[in-house]
Amino acid sequence: MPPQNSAHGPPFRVAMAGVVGRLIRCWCRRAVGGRSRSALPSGHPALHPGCCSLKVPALQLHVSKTAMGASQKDFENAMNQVKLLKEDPGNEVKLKLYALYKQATEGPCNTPKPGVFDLINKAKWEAWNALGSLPKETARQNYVDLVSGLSSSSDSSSQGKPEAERKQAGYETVVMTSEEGITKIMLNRPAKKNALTEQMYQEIILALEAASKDDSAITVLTGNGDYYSSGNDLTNFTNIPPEGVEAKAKNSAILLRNFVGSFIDFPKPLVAVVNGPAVGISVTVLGLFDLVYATDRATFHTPFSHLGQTPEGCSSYTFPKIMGPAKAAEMLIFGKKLTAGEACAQGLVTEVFPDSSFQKEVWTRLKAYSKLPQNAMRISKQIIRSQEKEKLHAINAKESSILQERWLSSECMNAIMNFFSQKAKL
Ligand SMILES: CCCCC/C=C/C(=O)SCCNC(=O)CCNC(=O)[C@H](O)C(C)(C)COP(=O)(O)OP(=O)(O)OC[C@H]1O[C@@H](n2cnc3c(N)ncnc32)[C@H](O)[C@@H]1OP(=O)(O)O
Repeated sequence: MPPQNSAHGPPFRVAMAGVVGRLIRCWCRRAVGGRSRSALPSGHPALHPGCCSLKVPALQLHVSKTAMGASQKDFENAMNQVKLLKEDPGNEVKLKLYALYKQATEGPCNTPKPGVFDLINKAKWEAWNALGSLPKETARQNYVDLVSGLSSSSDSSSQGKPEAERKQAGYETVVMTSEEGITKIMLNRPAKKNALTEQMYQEIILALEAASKDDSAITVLTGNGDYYSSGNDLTNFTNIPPEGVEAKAKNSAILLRNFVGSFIDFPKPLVAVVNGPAVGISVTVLGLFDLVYATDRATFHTPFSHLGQTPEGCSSYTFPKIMGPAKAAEMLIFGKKLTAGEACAQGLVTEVFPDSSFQKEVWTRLKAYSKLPQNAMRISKQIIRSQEKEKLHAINAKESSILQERWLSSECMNAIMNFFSQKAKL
């Protein structure tokens, strides 16, 4: 997961300017015993981007106008996002971030003012102290807003760069790129048919979180290689922690719920570019996408009963709604594999394209859509989704909890052992 691994975060490329910058660099080095920033363990105090600030009028405006309400999770995500910034935000912004972070976590500044020659700590103290009695919750929200502003300006400043440079660093199992108003999240384990490991679920959650805040109009999920995705990586079930299988099942259910939740909550148009066969959870979440474009080579398969498992991804609700109860049962209970044409006829797929022209036709279409007014698209999606968002979350919770039990069943354990012992194919 990128935020846990600062070695994968992009280096801040812009050199700190001026005397204050040089002093801060010295402080950072001193504070961490001369180690480079990327070599630091995550959570090390000196990793926190709090350094120096005077005033950042535009950003401050943005900060003060926003309503309160950032959760602890938003705050933690924002801290992670700071590590992924492509460009050094500059000392002033870093000081502001430092002050907001301290205020949000410790409350008003109550430490003695550093001495007049202790320039760096004095600057930091002044920035924190200037926040007065700002409530912790407001500071947390302002921190989140400030980071969000930085992320989008950093994204838009990279628009003129070639694609290789616009790749978001820090991901290992997905490739995230932004171009012409489209953020693409590509599953990138082609040798394993893009089977979803635990790390991959986490990276997709983070990538969706980042995409929801960037300045792209549309977000696309696709696969690298001949498969879209073969669903849950069955080795996920073989890695049992010392606490035992029950703990494993519980953690997996939490991961599943968070993963599906990030599709339910995704605020922008979300498009699946299904470049090949899709299995299991990669099929079920398609019911939460706004467009599903498929190559005619794709198939759609949810062999849950074969695996001793039950539906997830809200498919117990979305599939009957999309294709009617009879067709949904054929897929979800009996594991019938659909061709792309069948999936399209049943409403799960928006449109099927010949494999030979799939990429060209789909991306031409999406580039045209990405030029539509962004806010209108986003609001339209939200109107549609808001009608059943709570219901989807409740269904997600229920499906995850039922699966937690199923994973402990002999039916499920036997099916997984069978896959590994005989390499039984679906
Ligand atoms: C924590 C949240 C849980 C959420 C619950 C989700 C449930 C689901 O998604 S259920 C669906 C699970 N998926 C499967 O059961 C698929 C299992 N895989 C297969 O049946 C086949 O691999 C195939 C039909 C997808 C592809 O067959 P083939 O074209 O013959 O290719 P290989 O089998 O040789 O695959 C290459 C390589 O990749 C490994 N692999 C593929 N899929 C998975 C997978 N889902 N889990 C683990 N490993 C997978 C396969 O074992 C091969 O590995 P090597 O032998 O080491 O090359």
